Amino acid sequence: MAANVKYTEDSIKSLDWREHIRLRPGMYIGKLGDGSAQDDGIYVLVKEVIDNSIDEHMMGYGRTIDIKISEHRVEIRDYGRGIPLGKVIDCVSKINTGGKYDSGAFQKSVGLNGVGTKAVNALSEYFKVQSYRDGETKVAEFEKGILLEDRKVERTSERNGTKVVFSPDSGVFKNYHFIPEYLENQIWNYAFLNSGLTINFNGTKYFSQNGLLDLLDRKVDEDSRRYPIIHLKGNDIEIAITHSNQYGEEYYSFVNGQYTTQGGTHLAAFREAIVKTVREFFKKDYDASDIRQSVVASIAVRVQEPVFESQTKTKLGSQSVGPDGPTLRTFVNDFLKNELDNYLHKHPDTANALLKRILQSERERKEISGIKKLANERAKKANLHNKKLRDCRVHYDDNKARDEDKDQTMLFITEGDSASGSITKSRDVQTQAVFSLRGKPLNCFGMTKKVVYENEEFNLLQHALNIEDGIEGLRYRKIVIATDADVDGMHIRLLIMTYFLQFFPDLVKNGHLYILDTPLFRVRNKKETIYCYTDEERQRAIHNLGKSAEITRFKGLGEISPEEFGKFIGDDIKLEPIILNKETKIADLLNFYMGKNTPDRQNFIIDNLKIEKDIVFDDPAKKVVEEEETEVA
Ligand SMILES: Nc1ncnc2c1ncn2[C@@H]1O[C@H](COP(=O)(O)OP(=O)(O)OP(=O)(O)O)[C@@H](O)[C@H]1O
Repeated sequence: MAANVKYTEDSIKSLDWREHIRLRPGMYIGKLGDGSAQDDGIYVLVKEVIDNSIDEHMMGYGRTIDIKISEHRVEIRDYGRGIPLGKVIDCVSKINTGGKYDSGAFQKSVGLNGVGTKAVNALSEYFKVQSYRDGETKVAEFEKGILLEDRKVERTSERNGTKVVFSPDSGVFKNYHFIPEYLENQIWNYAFLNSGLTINFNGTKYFSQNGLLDLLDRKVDEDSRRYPIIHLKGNDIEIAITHSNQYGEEYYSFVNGQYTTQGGTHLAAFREAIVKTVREFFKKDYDASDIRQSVVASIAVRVQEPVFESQTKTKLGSQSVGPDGPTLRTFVNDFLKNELDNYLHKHPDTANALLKRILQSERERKEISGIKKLANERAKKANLHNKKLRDCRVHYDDNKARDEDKDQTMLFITEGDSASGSITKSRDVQTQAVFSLRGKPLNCFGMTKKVVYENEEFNLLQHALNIEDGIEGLRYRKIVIATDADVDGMHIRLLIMTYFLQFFPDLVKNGHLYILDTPLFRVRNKKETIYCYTDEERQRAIHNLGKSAEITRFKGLGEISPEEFGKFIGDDIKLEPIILNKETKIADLLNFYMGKNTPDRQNFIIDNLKIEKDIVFDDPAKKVVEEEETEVA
């Protein structure tokens, strides 16, 4: 039935650039998010500005970039040529304005649309650009894209270059915060892809002499490398490879300096080419999965006018390296066939170590093949009516679904009937699924992959996620551990993390694992309700709402009513990502927390022991309502 709305001249609107960006920010910078995911929009804002400084560097101007990022403010200063003073305002506030359209030098850049800084400007509550050129400088300041101040050109003694300062609009990026580890990763990637460039980030120098070799050096600790990192460089292609002791495959792929978190045609070509080259080198048809098991590799290519599968540019779709160039598949394959083959001939120790790793993977695969077959049959049967899984409608690996919906998909892993009941009732069935565990999962520390098949819950979980043979087919963007905030809940959380870190580290490293933060207290009076995640927040809330406030302590997820729970997994969801930083070695980490009891761990526990005090209230007459929410059976 047609809606009864008149279609007249008044219905036709033209938006100016600023309005359009603010109306459809996702089109320009991807996910809005609060900064808890590596690809959230606030990091894209940072990237858009740094990319321009990098472009100057690549053209041969400026060897240093200074970056300062605090909670809500970003400052980026480069020492390039500086935007021509008369065009400073246009460059940041007039759509499709830029100096890169007909320059051959930028052919292999990620975007030449002349939108980057305009998007940042329109989506910032404060934006300032300053250009320095030959003793003169020009400043312009904006608020949400509206020019506040257009200052006259002045004399300066500062070096040539451009400075951009901005604060993301907190009305667009709700509750955002920059996560330092994400910024560090992002900035390291710039350093790795631009050897010779120095980035000063919040007082620390980021510099890489050896590109992708340094990247792998940062990602895999030395003791677990099976052979020294192989580093191969060619025209418009660079590759670094090693094998480790961990399960799964781990890749870092780049196109024209852009980190393609979801891979794409270049990565697919690499995975195929490494198998082919290795088989030819050893003259034996090893199983592809045995060759790739435990590989950690990075590939960076430059292609002309890259095509991406999603607008966030995280997955390459280009079939060829340029309009007249070979296909990416041929390009990558030819390169590896020559260079890797050559390298292995010259380094027999590496070749031997590689062979050993492949044979070990083959052996391990064969050892579990019997149980695997049985377990898969069981899982298939169970999946038809998997009692543990309450699935959602959209999936992350569904090519037909909208990007926004796919990005929203998440699987909550919960324990116990009441918690999973609460989540199941209040979730968004479109994108949120629930997997419920019965009791504590097994501590799988130190076990082999066999246990993932033998243990029914582990097996059903890997099938629910569809990660048995790698994470390409992962069915949810986020895997969210949702356990009670008590000692048992923490223990379960550690046990689930151990499962992922031990058997699916690539999933963790790719930023898919999260913890759900739920409030510990509710403080309310007749007019207002405040949810508190910490004791400090509780005290502040009591202060604000006055003496008559009612205070409820949520002991477990199951005690929060579905109506209330809806908020905590909906608009107000708080997710804490599990991030592995440079210093974390998975093996050491698991050994310390999950391995045999050691004096070290005992001391750690004693040092960190906190005795939970009974909550003391200023007013003894105030009542605490505990476990009041019992609507969910
Ligand atoms: N740091 C800088 N140094 C020199 N010129 C710059 C700098 N930042 C921006 N510019 C100029 O401003 C123009 C507009 O930048 P903007 O980021 O909006 O678009 P773009 O880089 O051309 O394309 P894209 O949409 O891919 O980002 C650039 O083309 C360049 O001429």
